[in-house]
Amino acid sequence: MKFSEKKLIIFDFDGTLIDSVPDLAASVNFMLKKLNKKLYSIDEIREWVGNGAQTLVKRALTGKKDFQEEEVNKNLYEQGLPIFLESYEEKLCEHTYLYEGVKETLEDLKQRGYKMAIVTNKPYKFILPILEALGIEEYFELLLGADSLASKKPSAEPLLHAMNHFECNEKECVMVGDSKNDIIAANNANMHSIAVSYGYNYGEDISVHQPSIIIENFADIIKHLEV
Ligand SMILES: O=C(O)COP(=O)(O)O
Ligand SMILES: [Mg+2]
Repeated sequence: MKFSEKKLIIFDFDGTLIDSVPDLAASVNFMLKKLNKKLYSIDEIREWVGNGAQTLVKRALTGKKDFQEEEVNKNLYEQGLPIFLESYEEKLCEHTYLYEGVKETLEDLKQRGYKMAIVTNKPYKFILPILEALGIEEYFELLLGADSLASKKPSAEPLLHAMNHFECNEKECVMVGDSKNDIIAANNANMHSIAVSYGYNYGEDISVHQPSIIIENFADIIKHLEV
């Protein structure tokens, strides 16, 4: 495994760069309250984040991570999704913060000449306002959300799009993420992956999905890239 040839680092967003669950959970519960549905704790909602806003709303309405599509009340979903999205747009960065070492490490990686992109399953329109609020927008030359392309992670499409955008090959790219979607997308794109152990991943240990490397602190990325 050679990480010294990496040129492009593709970052996941939620659970990797930022802990956004406090704001996501507040908006989920705001929606559930409006719909007279049962509310959930932050710890429960954390395990539902990772497949984008639509799936998060469906999980909240069914109270299940692994719901069947026919269990979703279509009427409540159609009412609930815009309530959730509007609420989240207002809250975006009230209680969302960068994980330890993120800003310093991004600055270091920039100085070392790495190209950096974000590929998230969040709706595209939320990415830049959050980056700006947290003061890290300058580090990323490409931002892709769940709705930017035809498919989202675990599809390889957004990763390959980023690779082509920066005119790199698979060996020159690495995906850094917290969830199995990030690892599977990297595998599908034939890229290495670095998993952070502190993120969400549906409450499961990320090692099950066999990323190329697992790190406990964001700053550890550098020591793996420079070997
Ligand atoms: O489901 C989400 O909104 C989170 O997406 P991300 O972990 O791909 O950033
Ligand atoms: Mg994530």
